[in-house]
This record gives sequence, C-alpha cells and structure tokens, in this order.
Amino acid sequence: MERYSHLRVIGEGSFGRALLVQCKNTQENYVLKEIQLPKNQFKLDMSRREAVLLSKMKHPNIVAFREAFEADGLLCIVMEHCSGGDLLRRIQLQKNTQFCVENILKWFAQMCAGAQHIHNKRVLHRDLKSKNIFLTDDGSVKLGDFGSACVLNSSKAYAQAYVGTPYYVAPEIWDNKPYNNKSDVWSLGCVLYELCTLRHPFQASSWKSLILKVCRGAYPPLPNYLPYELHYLIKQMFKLNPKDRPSVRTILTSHRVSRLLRSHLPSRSTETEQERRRLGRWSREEGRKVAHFLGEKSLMKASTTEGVDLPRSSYESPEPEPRKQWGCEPPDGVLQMLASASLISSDSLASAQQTGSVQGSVSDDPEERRQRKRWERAPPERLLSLLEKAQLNRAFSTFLIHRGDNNPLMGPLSQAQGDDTDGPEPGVAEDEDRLQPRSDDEDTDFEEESFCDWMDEIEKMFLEH
Ligand SMILES: Nc1ncnc2c1ncn2[C@@H]1O[C@H](COP(=O)(O)OP(=O)(O)OP(=O)(O)O)[C@@H](O)[C@H]1O
Repeated sequence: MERYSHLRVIGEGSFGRALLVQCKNTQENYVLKEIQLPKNQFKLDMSRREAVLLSKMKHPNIVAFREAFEADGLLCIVMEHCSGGDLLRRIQLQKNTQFCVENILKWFAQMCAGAQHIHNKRVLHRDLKSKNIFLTDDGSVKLGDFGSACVLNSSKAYAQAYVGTPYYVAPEIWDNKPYNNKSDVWSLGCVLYELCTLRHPFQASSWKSLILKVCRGAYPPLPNYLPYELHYLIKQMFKLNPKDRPSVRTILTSHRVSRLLRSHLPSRSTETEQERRRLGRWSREEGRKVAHFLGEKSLMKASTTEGVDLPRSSYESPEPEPRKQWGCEPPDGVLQMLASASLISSDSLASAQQTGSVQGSVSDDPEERRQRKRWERAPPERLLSLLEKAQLNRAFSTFLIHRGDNNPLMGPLSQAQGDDTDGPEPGVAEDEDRLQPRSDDEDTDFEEESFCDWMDEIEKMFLEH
C-alpha cells in the first residue's frame, strides 16, 4: 500500500471502494479496488478469484491488472485506470443525441474482442453491462469488473449461483437452465442495444414485467436508419434459446455483421481457430503459475491482527473517507425487502438516471445499500409473484442469484442464513444436462468431458498460505 498515494475515491460498489491512486515510483495513476475480505475461508477464496482471473486476462480491451495484495483485512486489486469512466455514464451524457454508427460498431467490436479473449479461456464474465465497460483516453473500450466471473469448466460454476444484473440477465438464468458463453452474449446484446438507442431493450415498470419481457425476448425494434446488419445481430443475440445465439467468435468472424466490425479491430485481435484451441484451455501448469503468482508474489498477508501494521494512512490520503461497514444481513427476507419498496418506472436510461434507478446501490436505507442483494432462485411464477411490488431500480444492481429451488423465502437476505456480504455457502450439485454434449458444441462452450479444475488447485494453494 505504501507504494501508492491515494488521490480520491472514485466510487463505491457493493463489495467496497474503488480508489484512484498514484504509483510513487512511476507517477502513473491506477484504480485500487478494496474488497472487504470475508472471514469464511471458502468465501475468502471466492473473493480472491477476481484478482486471479483479472491477472490472467491480458488484452487491449480488458482492464489491465497490475497487482493484488492483502492488507488490513482488505483484498486490494490494482488495475489500469480508464479515465473516460464507464459506458453507462457516457450513454447518459448523450441525452437524446444518438451515437454515430461508426462509434457503435467500434465500441461493440472492441467489447466482443475482449469477451472473446475471456471466453477463449473458458471464463464467463457474467456481469457484462454498460457500467462494467470502461472508456480510455483514446476512446477505446475495455471490459472490467471480474467480481462475478467464473470458470466454465468447473462444475461448481454452474452449481453455485449466477451473479448478474437483472436488466442484463439472459432468460435461461430466470428459467434455471444451464448458462454458458451465450449468456454473456445476451448481456452484450443489451449493451449494444443501449448504444444503438440510448435505452435499455427491456423497459419495464415492475420486476414482473421486466422478467416477462426478458423471458419473451420482447424489445422495441431498432431505429430504421441503423444498418440491416445491426438489426439482424440484435435479433440473433436476443434469441431465447442460447444455442441460437451466435458466440462472440462467430460475431467477429463469420456473422453478417463481421465485415462491419472487422475494420474497427487490429487484424490480429480476432483470434484464429488455432489460437482458440491453444488458448481455450488453461493447463494445470498454467493454473499453478497463476496461483503461484498471486499466492507468493502479490498477495501479502498483512492484516493488523497478525501484527503487521499497514494502516490505511499509508495511502497518504489527507482525509480518509469513512470506511464502509459490513454489517450482518438485514433481518427481513427478500420478499419483505422488495414488497415494502415502491415501484419505480424505468422507461429509459436517461430517466432511470434522474430517478436514481440506474445507480445499482441506491436505496434510502444506507444499511441496506451496503448489502449485496441476493435472492434464491424460484420457479418463474413464484418469483414473479414475489417480485410484484419490488423496487425496479434494484434491477440495475449485481445480484447473486441462487439456483436452488427450495424455499425462496429463506434466501441469503434472511437472518437465518445471513452472515456477511457473500451469502450462504452454496451446495454443489452437478447438473447432468449441463454436462451433456450439445448439438452446437462448435459455438457453445459447455464443460469439457475431463475438465482441468485448476481453480481447485488455486483454492488449495490459498488454503495453504
Ligand atoms: N478501472 C477503472 N477505471 C475507471 N473507473 C473505474 C475502474 N474500475 C471501477 N471504476 C469505477 O469505480 C466505481 C466503483 O466500481 P466497483 O466496480 O467497485 O463497483 P460498482 O461497479 O459501482 O458496483 P458493483 O461492483 O457492486 O456492481 C464505479 O463508478 C466504476 O465506474
């Protein structure tokens, strides 16, 4: 921590703060993301995954990882600072002025290039949304916030839960069906639609209407002046059956829109089939290297309880911001929380901003704001009735969606299970369907038959530290 000077707080997420810091040696600015470390070992390892996964992504359209370390009960991830801020903000700044087609194509091509890099490593982002896509000085875009990402070839990834933002979540998630790279494609479709219209594709005045619209894939058509290829692409990306959606690789290489996108990418950035095969799988050895790197070089255990004092003042903040408190779960179940909330219409991104509804964590209750919002997966009808009176502004926040079907009211927001920000320890159950080969294997990444569960190795290595 002493290597960085604290310049300012950029923002607060549900897990902690993001600070703008400056490296004392190089004078370069970075974002330092502080994540409150959970006490539970399993959850601790989960929190470290964001650092592990981000460290492995090296691509011009992914926010660059610098280092990660632990200090004072916090996991700190230092990453590239994207001075243009996030894409949601940029969209909101447009008011009613549409982006030009070339800009839309350029940004979308870059997002796809970043997503392709992730998917080639069999990692799912799971929380692609305009708020998690960042703009640089030179006007390019980068995917960020790997806090929800998971490794596809781990059976645990599916069994645990889905972490995503309701407005951007694909219908298969609500339907408790397997998710894969195509679920990220749906979310990217939402971002593309936002770029094309400055509005969200699934406008709704209630959760029920939002989920129904998503599950029906019902969205207003794009304006006529946009190229036919974009109309067609959006239609494809919003196919209800994930199998019918193109992968990002297809979008970039062999889709009708590819020709328009390619001119916006350096020729090498669409990875070839050979590269895909080579990159597609992280070897045991590579997994070890990641774990070694994070475990021994970057992650320095320096919690004050261990007697190593690295106080926050080492950021040299003239006036440190008050630390976010991580309280216990709110006493009420998700139903109570949602039922007592008022309905807020979100008829456009712009109006959503006015009502505060695009700010994921906005709530009158500061204590409530600090909690990560979650619910247990319920069958759609039950879920819909639960959400009847829910506050729609929450649908722009990242949720942990449990995929169990027992008693949705006993969700992680209920006192019985509540402990901290990460929800209950998930039960792991293999889903047979998900392990079955599918007809469109070429374009859909399900688990490999014999998967290399290097994440387990990483977890074990962390446990040894
Ligand atoms: N690399 C980055 N460059 C510039 N700004 C960033 C970067 N990473 C995060 N931010 C900004 O920092 C703020 C906090 O980000 P963070 O990812 O911690 O939480 P969030 O995305 O707002 O919420 P949550 O993760 O709970 O959904 C956001 O306003 C985000 O736009």
